[in-house]
Amino acid sequence: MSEADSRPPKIRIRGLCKAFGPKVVLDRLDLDVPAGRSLVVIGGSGSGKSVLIKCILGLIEPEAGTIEIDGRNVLAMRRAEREAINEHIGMLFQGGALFDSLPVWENVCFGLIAKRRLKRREARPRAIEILAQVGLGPEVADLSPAELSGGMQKRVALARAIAAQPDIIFFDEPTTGLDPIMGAIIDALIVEQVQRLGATAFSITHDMASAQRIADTVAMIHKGAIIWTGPASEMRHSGNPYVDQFVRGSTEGPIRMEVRR
Ligand SMILES: Nc1ncnc2c1ncn2[C@@H]1O[C@H](COP(=O)(O)OP(=O)(O)OP(=O)(O)O)[C@@H](O)[C@H]1O
Repeated sequence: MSEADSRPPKIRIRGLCKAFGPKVVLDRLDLDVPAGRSLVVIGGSGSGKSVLIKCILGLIEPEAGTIEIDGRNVLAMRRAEREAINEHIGMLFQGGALFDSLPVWENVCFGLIAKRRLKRREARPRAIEILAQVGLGPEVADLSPAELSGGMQKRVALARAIAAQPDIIFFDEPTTGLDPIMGAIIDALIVEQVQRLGATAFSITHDMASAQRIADTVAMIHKGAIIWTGPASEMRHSGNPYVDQFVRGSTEGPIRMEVRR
């Protein structure tokens, strides 16, 4: 058993419920995110992956359940306590979510300037150091994100996600919109940076090749609950008909039958 396996989970979710009107999105969801490991949640469109991340980040309030981070239920915390926890969390949003009105260096250090009061004159050289960690040179620092390719924008978004040296990082479909080679490059960078920081990674993706590359553990969400969890190496032969169908991208199987009804 490795050291990581003997540690309590970094994030422990129990009985999480969220509905929008009559639509139940999370249905008594239980999930452990092992400390210092990389968990990838897979699942179909509309299965509740983004809502789950938003609940953990405190952007959506669930109706029931607990979310413990380092053993403390964040749902019961006051706003200031919750914000203090979020300062140790990095996030790579789907599509990058960079501000085109700010140069790249300011995007990278946005959180450090706003929350950690890093001075602007110190932020620019700091941003250049962080950009180097994701393979971007100093010439990129003063460009607008709009001037960069999709792959470079992802690198900048990754630089921003790691800038505050977070101990948990969320990746929301990190390879969406990238060609397969650039997707593999971004995945390798994610793995490298998560390991360098010793962080816990929580990702959601539709991209099975990406899941295989970045995950230690894979969890499948279906109809608002986790229906399978296992090592990434077992994802392609889980023996679970839902996982098998999803991984193969097959139109035949239990998921289709439910859609048909
Ligand atoms: N703010 C909201 N108000 C109403 N319904 C919402 C809201 N946010 C999400 N939903 C609904 O919750 C369900 C789950 O959405 P979610 O975005 O979590 O899916 P997902 O698994 O991330 O899908 P995808 O892979 O397509 O991004 C969807 O039916 C969606 O329409």
